[in-house]
Amino acid sequence: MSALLSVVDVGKRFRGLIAVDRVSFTVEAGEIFAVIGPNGAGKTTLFNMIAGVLAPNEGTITFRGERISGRTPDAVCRLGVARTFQIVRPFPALTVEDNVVIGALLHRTEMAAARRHARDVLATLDLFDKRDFRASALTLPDRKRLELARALATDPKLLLLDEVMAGLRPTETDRMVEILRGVNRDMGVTILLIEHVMRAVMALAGHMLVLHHGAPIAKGKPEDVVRDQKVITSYLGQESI
Ligand SMILES: Nc1ncnc2c1ncn2[C@@H]1O[C@H](COP(=O)(O)OP(=O)(O)OP(=O)(O)O)[C@@H](O)[C@H]1O
Repeated sequence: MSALLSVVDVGKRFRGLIAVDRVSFTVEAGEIFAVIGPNGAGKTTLFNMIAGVLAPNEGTITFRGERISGRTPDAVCRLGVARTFQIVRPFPALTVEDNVVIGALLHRTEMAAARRHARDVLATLDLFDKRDFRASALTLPDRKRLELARALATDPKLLLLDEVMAGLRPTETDRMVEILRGVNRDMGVTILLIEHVMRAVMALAGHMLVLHHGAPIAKGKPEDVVRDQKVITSYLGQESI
């Protein structure tokens, strides 16, 4: 494996508040990497810097050897980084398929090719039968999968998932874990996820980083990180594993 994403000494301040404080980590090509931590720890701010929504105040972010920190979201997406949002945001009035076609058009100019690709992605995510539904008519688990389908349609090398398990029941969470394993294994997509549902994190992640008040307090394999006293005190004490 080789480094796909490299985050080095990255920091972000909002006026006086240090939201992300000198964070460094590497995501290897092909792995699933999780970022965890309590509310307000800086996880979404970190994602926003990787995705180009926010520019870091310090440090550098490199993707496939190219510096991406400070670039626009569109430029970062074109290089192969796609994301889902904590609050799912498909176009509600469009059909499921048309929502995914929009993603597919990033790297395709022909509508027929984009539609074919969109249908392949929908089939992979078990949404093919609902392709003609309006996005607004979907249940929450289906909307989460649609959000994932839209991101995957852009042919990412790296997928950023922001709390994709939030609001799902345990059986739906297990289904999403299986889907993400398939996306990682069969489509060769590297995954970086922010997640509070520890059962899903433990089932998926090969490595993880724990943030607390913006700073990294632990990094490594999940089975080691969850035994770290700092992590238990600052985060896991409040959560159920
Ligand atoms: N645009 C902004 N302006 C000012 N402060 C912000 C902004 N975005 C985030 N913050 C602050 O930065 C800190 C980190 O927030 P962030 O949303 O990154 O945390 P998080 O770990 O993603 O939390 P959660 O698990 O609740 O989503 C918080 O104190 C938050 O209030």
